Amino acid sequence: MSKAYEAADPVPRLVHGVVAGMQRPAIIHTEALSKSYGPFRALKGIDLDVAQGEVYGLLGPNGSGKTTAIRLLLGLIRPTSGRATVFGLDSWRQSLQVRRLVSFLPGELRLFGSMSGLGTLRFLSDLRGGDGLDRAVAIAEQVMKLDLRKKVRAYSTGMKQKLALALAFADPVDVLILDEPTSALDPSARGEVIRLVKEAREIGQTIIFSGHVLSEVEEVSDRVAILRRGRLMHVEDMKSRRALRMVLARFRGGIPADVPEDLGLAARERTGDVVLFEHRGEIGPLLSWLASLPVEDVAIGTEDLRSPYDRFHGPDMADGEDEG
Ligand SMILES: Nc1ncnc2c1ncn2[C@@H]1O[C@H](COP(=O)(O)OP(=O)(O)OP(=O)(O)O)[C@@H](O)[C@H]1O
Repeated sequence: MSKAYEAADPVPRLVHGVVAGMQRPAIIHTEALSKSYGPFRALKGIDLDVAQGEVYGLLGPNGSGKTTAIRLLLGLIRPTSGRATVFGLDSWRQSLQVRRLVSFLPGELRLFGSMSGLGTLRFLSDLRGGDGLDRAVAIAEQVMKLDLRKKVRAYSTGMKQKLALALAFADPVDVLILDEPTSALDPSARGEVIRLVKEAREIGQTIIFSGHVLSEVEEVSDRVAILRRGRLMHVEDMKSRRALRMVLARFRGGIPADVPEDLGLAARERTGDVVLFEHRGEIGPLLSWLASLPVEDVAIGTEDLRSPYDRFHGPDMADGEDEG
């Protein structure tokens, strides 16, 4: 790790704060980060902290500001107000230093059609000091099953994305920013990307994973930011979500008046004799409690990201209520 910049000037690793509950320093930090294009406000005062070693998902529909946020983090565009820092470096004023520390997979790829796959990997890897070339070739050939002798113009859209992914994952940097990394991929290649993200996390890389596919973002992320029309609406802690059980119980002869406090149960919805509970904690005491009651039916499961996502993007969310 970190070979790509060890030889260069030492990079200051300022710590802005500790992400709540994680006790790890935030290495990506934004404060009231905003971007306007003329009168149009593409990003509206985003505050976020991404902890070292965290996979941070960015979720939101088309046009919600994910790519704008990423471009601001990389210093590819200038904030209208607010700021972003990576390892304490200002993303706009110190953008070259920032980009040395970050491997970026753009959502829209522009590659040289006349180069072969191998030539492209060699060329782009050389620009970064050449450290990642062997690994990039290995990922491209062995994981992505690409024929690197072919010219890039003969690659399909998905093959081009695979080539760029091989480079992104091979780069020996601390931060990976992946903008819709699976958008053009078939299901098995998507699975490989998920596996590579998990592997990157295991070796300590910090990853921003922007996407539309809830199940993918859910599977890889430690936390997920939900964007809507340029605003950061909600940050979901996936560890806490994974520890959450949903319990749907139908009681015979009415729902129980009291729920023992130490069970970790909270009623979310009641309809007639049916209660939907949220449950956190040991399953044994919960099952014993249910067994002691006249329960007609019970279903225990988990809840995916769809529910928090729909709070901000579902059919009930009125248009225009968050304008301004
Ligand atoms: N250069 C630009 N000039 C004007 N408007 C822009 C420009 N770039 C982005 N926008 C607008 O900013 C908003 C946010 O765009 P952005 O690309 O960040 O969305 P996104 O969440 O990444 O969408 P997608 O999922 O479609 O990639 C959109 O309404 C877009 O039209």
